[in-house]
Amino acid sequence: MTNRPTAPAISGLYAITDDQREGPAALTERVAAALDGGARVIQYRDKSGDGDRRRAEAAALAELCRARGATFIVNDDPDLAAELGAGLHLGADDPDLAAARARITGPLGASCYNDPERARTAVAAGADYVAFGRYFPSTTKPDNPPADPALLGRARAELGVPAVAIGGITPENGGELVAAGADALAVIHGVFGAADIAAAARRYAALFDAD
Ligand SMILES: Cc1ncc(COP(=O)(O)OP(=O)(O)O)c(N)n1
Ligand SMILES: Cc1ncsc1CCOP(=O)(O)O
Ligand SMILES: [Mg+2]
Repeated sequence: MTNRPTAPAISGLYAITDDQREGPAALTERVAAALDGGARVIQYRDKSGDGDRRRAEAAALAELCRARGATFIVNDDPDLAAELGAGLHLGADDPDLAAARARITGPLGASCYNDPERARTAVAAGADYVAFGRYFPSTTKPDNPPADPALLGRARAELGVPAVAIGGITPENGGELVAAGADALAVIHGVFGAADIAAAARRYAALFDAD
């Protein structure tokens, strides 16, 4: 057993921060705009390796998400997630999921690419949600192989956890993934690369209104 509370739902627009080097204040402002537009989950994804910056930015976002009732998730870094009482997202090249589970009080997510067996193993190890993708060509991460939309509905039906779709998702193509069973759409460029972040987020959030 773990000491975690019931994990908040992973659903709707799941916005992931990009790597613009703007510092905590501007990043927080951009994430606030995504929340204004209806994002329900925020992931802090930063590959800089700058520990001070990462801690400052993530702490500011954790506080913002707490105040706004949104779920906050840290990418890759169990230490930072544990320190902040946040959720954590791990992929194939990241620290061990089962070991992280024992330390993380927020929701724990696993990248499963196009691999249903990986999803089964992740849930058995304690994952609260599974992510599949990429679904469409992604400029943020161009080399990932494509995933089958049928995996999304199967995750919920067979594993009983929310399924997150990721990769090149736009307001135009996201609806078909929601129809295929995605509980959440994870988006970087389509939200944080937009001139009007709140308006972009609103268009993704609307894909769940008709659901
Ligand atoms: C929600 C979500 N899904 C997938 C990923 C990708 O994780 P990973 O394969 O570990 O790659 P990086 O994002 O760490 O480059 C994710 N971050 N979030
Ligand atoms: C992190 C990640 N994992 C698979 S695709 C991807 C990038 C998603 O970014 P975008 O929404 O800009 O395609
Ligand atoms: Mg990772």
